[in-house]
Amino acid sequence: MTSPSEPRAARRSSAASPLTTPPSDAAVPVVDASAVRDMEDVGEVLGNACFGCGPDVPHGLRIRRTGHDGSTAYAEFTVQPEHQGAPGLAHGGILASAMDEILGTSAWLLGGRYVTGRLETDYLAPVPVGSVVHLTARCTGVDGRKAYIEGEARLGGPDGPIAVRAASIFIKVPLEHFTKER
Ligand SMILES: CCCCCCCCCCCC(=O)SCCNC(=O)CCNC(=O)[C@H](O)C(C)(C)COP(=O)(O)OP(=O)(O)OC[C@H]1O[C@@H](n2cnc3c(N)ncnc32)[C@H](O)[C@@H]1OP(=O)(O)O
Repeated sequence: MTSPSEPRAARRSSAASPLTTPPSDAAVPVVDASAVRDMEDVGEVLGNACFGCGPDVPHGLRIRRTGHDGSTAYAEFTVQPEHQGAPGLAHGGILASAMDEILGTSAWLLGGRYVTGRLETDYLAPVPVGSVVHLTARCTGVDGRKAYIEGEARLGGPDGPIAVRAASIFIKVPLEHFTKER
Protein backbone atom coordinates (compact mmCIF):
# COMPACT_ATOMS: atom_id res chain seq x y z
CA MET A 1 0.00 0.00 0.00
CA THR A 2 1.50 3.33 -0.98
CA SER A 3 0.69 6.76 0.40
CA PRO A 4 0.74 10.22 -1.19
CA SER A 5 3.80 11.10 0.92
CA GLU A 6 5.88 8.43 -0.80
CA PRO A 7 8.12 9.37 -3.72
CA ARG A 8 6.27 9.35 -7.04
CA ALA A 9 8.58 6.58 -8.31
CA ALA A 10 7.60 4.39 -5.36
CA ARG A 11 3.97 4.57 -6.45
CA ARG A 12 4.82 3.09 -9.84
CA SER A 13 4.68 -0.69 -9.96
CA SER A 14 7.83 -0.99 -12.07
CA ALA A 15 10.96 0.99 -12.92
CA ALA A 16 10.42 0.30 -16.61
CA SER A 17 9.76 3.20 -18.99
CA PRO A 18 8.27 2.66 -22.46
CA LEU A 19 11.86 2.16 -23.67
CA THR A 20 12.53 -0.69 -21.24
CA THR A 21 9.12 -2.38 -21.46
CA PRO A 22 9.26 -5.46 -23.68
CA PRO A 23 7.03 -5.41 -26.77
CA SER A 24 3.78 -7.32 -26.42
CA ASP A 25 5.09 -10.07 -28.69
CA ALA A 26 8.36 -10.52 -26.80
CA ALA A 27 9.34 -14.10 -26.07
CA VAL A 28 9.05 -15.51 -22.59
CA PRO A 29 12.60 -15.91 -21.25
CA VAL A 30 14.01 -19.42 -21.40
CA VAL A 31 16.85 -20.16 -19.03
CA ASP A 32 19.74 -22.20 -20.37
CA ALA A 33 20.71 -24.93 -17.90
CA SER A 34 24.34 -24.63 -18.92
CA ALA A 35 24.41 -20.88 -18.32
CA VAL A 36 25.89 -21.08 -14.84
CA ARG A 37 28.73 -23.30 -16.02
CA ASP A 38 29.21 -20.91 -18.95
CA MET A 39 29.45 -17.95 -16.57
CA GLU A 40 32.18 -19.74 -14.66
CA ASP A 41 34.04 -20.65 -17.86
CA VAL A 42 33.79 -17.13 -19.25
CA GLY A 43 34.82 -15.76 -15.89
CA GLU A 44 38.05 -17.72 -16.25
CA VAL A 45 38.57 -16.13 -19.68
CA LEU A 46 37.72 -12.62 -18.56
CA GLY A 47 39.61 -12.78 -15.29
CA ASN A 48 38.79 -11.50 -11.86
CA ALA A 49 38.96 -7.75 -12.45
CA CYS A 50 35.25 -6.90 -12.47
CA PHE A 51 34.48 -3.75 -10.46
CA GLY A 52 31.11 -5.28 -9.57
CA CYS A 53 31.95 -8.84 -8.59
CA GLY A 54 35.74 -9.24 -8.50
CA PRO A 55 36.41 -10.42 -4.93
CA ASP A 56 39.84 -8.81 -4.72
CA VAL A 57 39.28 -5.56 -6.65
CA PRO A 58 40.36 -2.64 -4.44
CA HIS A 59 37.37 -0.39 -3.76
CA GLY A 60 35.20 -2.67 -5.93
CA LEU A 61 31.68 -3.61 -4.87
CA ARG A 62 32.64 -7.27 -4.26
CA ILE A 63 29.11 -8.36 -5.04
CA ARG A 64 28.47 -11.94 -3.99
CA ARG A 65 26.06 -13.96 -6.15
CA THR A 66 23.88 -15.90 -3.73
CA GLY A 67 21.64 -17.91 -6.04
CA HIS A 68 19.26 -18.01 -8.96
CA ASP A 69 15.81 -19.34 -9.81
CA GLY A 70 14.87 -19.34 -13.48
CA SER A 71 16.04 -15.99 -14.83
CA THR A 72 15.94 -14.45 -11.36
CA ALA A 73 19.37 -13.76 -9.94
CA TYR A 74 20.18 -12.94 -6.32
CA ALA A 75 23.24 -11.24 -4.86
CA GLU A 76 24.35 -8.96 -2.05
CA PHE A 77 27.10 -6.57 -1.12
CA THR A 78 28.08 -4.30 1.74
CA VAL A 79 28.40 -0.55 1.12
CA GLN A 80 31.93 0.53 2.07
CA PRO A 81 33.18 4.03 2.99
CA GLU A 82 34.85 4.16 -0.46
CA HIS A 83 31.37 3.92 -2.04
CA GLN A 84 30.17 7.11 -0.37
CA GLY A 85 28.69 10.10 -2.15
CA ALA A 86 26.94 12.43 0.28
CA PRO A 87 28.33 12.00 3.81
CA GLY A 88 27.53 8.56 5.13
CA LEU A 89 25.47 7.54 2.10
CA ALA A 90 26.15 5.42 -0.97
CA HIS A 91 26.86 7.28 -4.21
CA GLY A 92 24.06 6.92 -6.76
CA GLY A 93 26.50 5.84 -9.45
CA ILE A 94 27.76 3.06 -7.22
CA LEU A 95 24.20 1.85 -6.74
CA ALA A 96 23.65 1.98 -10.51
CA SER A 97 26.77 -0.17 -10.90
CA ALA A 98 25.36 -2.68 -8.44
CA MET A 99 22.10 -2.78 -10.39
CA ASP A 100 24.06 -3.23 -13.64
CA GLU A 101 25.80 -6.25 -12.13
CA ILE A 102 22.64 -8.02 -10.94
CA LEU A 103 20.70 -7.18 -14.13
CA GLY A 104 23.63 -8.50 -16.16
CA THR A 105 23.74 -11.68 -14.12
CA SER A 106 20.07 -12.30 -14.87
CA ALA A 107 20.70 -11.73 -18.58
CA TRP A 108 23.57 -14.18 -18.61
CA LEU A 109 21.29 -16.85 -17.07
CA LEU A 110 19.53 -16.86 -20.44
CA GLY A 111 22.57 -18.64 -21.81
CA GLY A 112 24.17 -15.94 -23.98
CA ARG A 113 26.74 -13.26 -23.28
CA TYR A 114 25.12 -9.86 -22.80
CA VAL A 115 26.19 -6.24 -22.34
CA THR A 116 24.20 -3.32 -21.00
CA GLY A 117 22.50 -1.30 -23.73
CA ARG A 118 20.21 0.85 -21.60
CA LEU A 119 19.96 1.23 -17.83
CA GLU A 120 17.22 3.17 -15.99
CA THR A 121 17.22 3.66 -12.22
CA ASP A 122 14.73 4.94 -9.66
CA TYR A 123 16.26 5.90 -6.31
CA LEU A 124 13.62 5.52 -3.62
CA ALA A 125 15.57 5.73 -0.35
CA PRO A 126 19.10 6.67 0.77
CA VAL A 127 21.48 3.78 1.39
CA PRO A 128 23.77 4.25 4.41
CA VAL A 129 27.42 3.19 4.36
CA GLY A 130 27.61 -0.19 6.10
CA SER A 131 24.30 -1.39 4.68
CA VAL A 132 24.03 -4.90 3.32
CA VAL A 133 22.23 -4.41 0.01
CA HIS A 134 20.19 -7.32 -1.32
CA LEU A 135 19.97 -7.40 -5.12
CA THR A 136 17.43 -9.23 -7.29
CA ALA A 137 16.80 -9.15 -11.04
CA ARG A 138 14.69 -11.05 -13.56
CA CYS A 139 14.02 -11.10 -17.29
CA THR A 140 10.64 -9.79 -18.41
CA GLY A 141 10.96 -10.64 -22.11
CA VAL A 142 13.32 -11.35 -24.99
CA ASP A 143 13.10 -9.72 -28.42
CA GLY A 144 15.80 -10.91 -30.81
CA ARG A 145 19.16 -9.96 -29.28
CA LYS A 146 17.47 -7.75 -26.65
CA ALA A 147 16.73 -9.04 -23.16
CA TYR A 148 14.54 -6.83 -20.96
CA ILE A 149 15.63 -7.12 -17.34
CA GLU A 150 14.23 -5.49 -14.19
CA GLY A 151 15.52 -5.56 -10.65
CA GLU A 152 15.66 -3.96 -7.26
CA ALA A 153 17.96 -3.36 -4.31
CA ARG A 154 16.54 -3.88 -0.83
CA LEU A 155 17.84 -2.91 2.59
CA GLY A 156 17.85 -4.96 5.76
CA GLY A 157 17.09 -8.29 4.12
CA PRO A 158 15.79 -9.93 0.95
CA ASP A 159 12.27 -8.70 1.80
CA GLY A 160 13.34 -5.30 3.12
CA PRO A 161 12.25 -1.94 1.73
CA ILE A 162 13.27 -1.15 -1.84
CA ALA A 163 16.00 1.50 -2.08
CA VAL A 164 16.66 1.30 -5.82
CA ARG A 165 14.68 -0.06 -8.74
CA ALA A 166 16.10 -0.54 -12.22
CA ALA A 167 14.95 -1.52 -15.70
CA SER A 168 17.23 -2.27 -18.59
CA ILE A 169 17.88 -3.68 -22.00
CA PHE A 170 20.82 -6.04 -22.38
CA ILE A 171 22.13 -6.86 -25.85
CA LYS A 172 23.43 -10.30 -26.77
CA VAL A 173 27.00 -10.27 -28.10
CA PRO A 174 29.51 -12.91 -29.20
CA LEU A 175 32.36 -13.86 -26.87
CA GLU A 176 34.71 -11.91 -29.18
CA HIS A 177 33.09 -8.70 -27.89
CA PHE A 178 35.17 -9.22 -24.74
CA THR A 179 38.30 -10.85 -26.14
CA LYS A 180 39.09 -8.90 -29.32
CA GLU A 181 41.96 -6.38 -29.36
CA ARG A 182 40.90 -2.71 -29.39
C1 LIG B 1 31.94 -13.68 -16.09
C2 LIG B 1 30.50 -13.90 -15.91
C3 LIG B 1 29.80 -12.62 -15.63
C4 LIG B 1 28.32 -12.74 -15.68
C5 LIG B 1 27.63 -11.54 -15.15
C6 LIG B 1 27.89 -10.34 -15.97
C7 LIG B 1 27.45 -9.09 -15.28
C8 LIG B 1 27.96 -7.94 -16.07
C9 LIG B 1 27.36 -6.65 -15.62
C10 LIG B 1 28.01 -5.48 -16.29
C11 LIG B 1 27.54 -5.32 -17.71
C12 LIG B 1 28.17 -4.14 -18.33
O1 LIG B 1 28.42 -3.17 -17.69
S1 LIG B 1 28.50 -4.20 -19.98
C13 LIG B 1 29.41 -2.70 -20.28
C14 LIG B 1 28.53 -1.54 -20.65
N1 LIG B 1 27.97 -1.71 -21.98
C15 LIG B 1 28.72 -1.60 -23.08
O2 LIG B 1 29.93 -1.37 -23.04
C16 LIG B 1 28.02 -1.77 -24.40
C17 LIG B 1 28.56 -0.79 -25.43
N2 LIG B 1 27.76 -0.90 -26.66
C18 LIG B 1 28.06 -1.79 -27.62
O3 LIG B 1 29.10 -2.49 -27.55
C19 LIG B 1 27.13 -1.89 -28.79
O4 LIG B 1 26.42 -0.66 -28.94
C20 LIG B 1 26.12 -3.08 -28.62
C21 LIG B 1 26.86 -4.41 -28.58
C22 LIG B 1 25.26 -2.92 -27.37
C23 LIG B 1 25.15 -3.08 -29.81
O5 LIG B 1 25.91 -2.99 -31.01
P1 LIG B 1 25.64 -4.00 -32.24
O6 LIG B 1 26.13 -5.35 -31.88
O7 LIG B 1 26.20 -3.34 -33.47
O8 LIG B 1 24.09 -4.15 -32.35
P2 LIG B 1 22.96 -3.12 -32.90
O9 LIG B 1 22.61 -3.60 -34.27
O10 LIG B 1 23.37 -1.71 -32.70
O11 LIG B 1 21.78 -3.41 -31.88
C24 LIG B 1 21.20 -4.70 -31.77
C25 LIG B 1 19.80 -4.51 -31.24
O12 LIG B 1 19.90 -3.93 -29.93
C26 LIG B 1 19.23 -2.65 -29.93
N3 LIG B 1 20.03 -1.73 -29.10
C27 LIG B 1 21.37 -1.48 -29.18
N4 LIG B 1 21.71 -0.57 -28.28
C28 LIG B 1 20.58 -0.22 -27.60
C29 LIG B 1 20.31 0.70 -26.54
N5 LIG B 1 21.25 1.43 -25.99
N6 LIG B 1 19.03 0.78 -26.11
C30 LIG B 1 18.06 0.04 -26.67
N7 LIG B 1 18.25 -0.86 -27.67
C31 LIG B 1 19.51 -0.97 -28.15
C32 LIG B 1 19.21 -2.22 -31.37
O13 LIG B 1 18.13 -1.32 -31.60
C33 LIG B 1 18.98 -3.53 -32.07
O14 LIG B 1 17.63 -3.91 -31.95
P3 LIG B 1 16.82 -4.57 -33.17
O15 LIG B 1 17.00 -3.66 -34.33
O16 LIG B 1 17.49 -5.91 -33.37
O17 LIG B 1 15.42 -4.68 -32.66
